[in-house]
Amino acid sequence: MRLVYICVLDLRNMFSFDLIIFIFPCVLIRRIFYWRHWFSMGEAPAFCFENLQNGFGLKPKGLETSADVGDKTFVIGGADNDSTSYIGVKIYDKSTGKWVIPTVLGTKPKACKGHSAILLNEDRIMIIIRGSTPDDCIWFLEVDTKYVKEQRKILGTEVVAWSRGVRGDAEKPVVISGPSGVGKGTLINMLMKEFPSMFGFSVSHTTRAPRANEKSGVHYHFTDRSVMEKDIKDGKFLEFASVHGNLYGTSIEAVEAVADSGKRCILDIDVQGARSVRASSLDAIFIFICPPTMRELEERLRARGTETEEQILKRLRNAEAEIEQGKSSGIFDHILYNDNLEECYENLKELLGLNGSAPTNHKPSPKGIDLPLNHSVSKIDNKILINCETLELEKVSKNLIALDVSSLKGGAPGRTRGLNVYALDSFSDGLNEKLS
Ligand SMILES: Nc1nc2c(ncn2[C@@H]2O[C@H](COP(=O)(O)OP(=O)(O)O)[C@@H](O)[C@H]2O)c(=O)[nH]1
Ligand SMILES: Nc1ncnc2c1ncn2[C@@H]1O[C@H](COP(=O)(O)OP(=O)(O)O)[C@@H](O)[C@H]1O
Repeated sequence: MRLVYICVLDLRNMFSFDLIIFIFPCVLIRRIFYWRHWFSMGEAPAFCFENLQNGFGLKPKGLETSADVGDKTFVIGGADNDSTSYIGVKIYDKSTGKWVIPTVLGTKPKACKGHSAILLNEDRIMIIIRGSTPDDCIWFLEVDTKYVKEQRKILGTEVVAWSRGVRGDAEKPVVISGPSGVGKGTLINMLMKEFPSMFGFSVSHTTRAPRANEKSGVHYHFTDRSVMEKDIKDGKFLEFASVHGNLYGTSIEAVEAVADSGKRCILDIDVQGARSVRASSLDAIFIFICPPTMRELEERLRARGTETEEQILKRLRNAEAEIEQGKSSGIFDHILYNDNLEECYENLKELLGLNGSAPTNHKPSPKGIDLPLNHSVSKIDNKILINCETLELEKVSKNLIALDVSSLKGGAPGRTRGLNVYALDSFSDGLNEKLS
């Protein structure tokens, strides 16, 4: 941090003794300031930033940007503690005078050639990354959103959370829960087969062993418990739960990759997972599938022939509690009984607005934003203006891109959606819109 001495004294009229009296405390204060950093962070403060609360600027590598929210200054840039490959975040708490390294949730943006930062609504900082690909240039660092506040309470540490900015909107994901053997997988397969371009399956991670017909990466990502636990700690999961003695979880990427491809995401998760998703920033439809009777459920589980006797008994024991919670917890928007399979499937389609015929116009996958290396950023109300300069055939061409951030949706630890992008002629033309 650069300590700026604002000296309003007229030095020409000062006696040399006065000068010493003034300079000595300044030097002392400056030294104490640095020593305090060394003590609180265990290292010399090897960074430098400017307060960009109201201004913007591209930072060369090694420099950082900052934004003040209440008593905290969020310093963004350089490398984080454990790796040099991602943009790091540090917090200076003005009330205690201490530096804090927060728990960082969500997928982090890769280290870059520089970035601009702008504070939005006192709860998130928008980062525009220089020299990045069109899909990867807008990021959001949530510093005081509902999600961050909740995580701060759960983890008992300072928390920030990243999400990647995405143009346009995504269709609401569909969360399907129900006891083992009720027919969730069967119904989902029917949906995916009839509407292959419309739905995509969120491939969960699990520590359970694969069944004979299951492929890793298709049915599940089969993984070791230690690896999965580390990934959970690193904030890579939207939700996770221990089910029938194994760990299951939905990674953020599993859901977002489906949405990025322009498809509607289907999640097959248990009731605990559904509860976590309900509490997250993911706006989804929640459907619980019930068996007609416990006896029928048992018969289906046995007929499937994928579990041992011991596992079947465990699943049946858990089913009673799951059905009770599914019906009474208030998590689910709809409850479907899977007695006759065809009837249940028709009811499911009706809930999803697919009454019989296959709609052909699914949403195209969102486009990125092509930003040249050289650009400057400013903000007017809910519009972020990016002034771009490109050199073509020795001629400098300038154009202006506006990002409308008035209707952002979703957010960390997934994607921040609802970014609207416009290309504009110039400031003086009254922001003439060329394309959207
Ligand atoms: N919370 C959570 N539950 C999951 C996830 N993936 C699967 N499950 C649930 O884990 C339970 C067991 O799944 P599985 O082992 O495939 O057995 P099956 O339901 O009998 O086919 C089911 O209730 C699934 O819905 C996940 O990512 N998160
Ligand atoms: N309505 C139904 N009537 C009879 N059998 C069914 C019905 N729905 C599913 N099944 C069968 O029950 C078994 C369990 O279904 P599955 O989709 O694997 O359940 P889940 O994914 O909920 O564990 C499968 O063998 C499936 O063919």
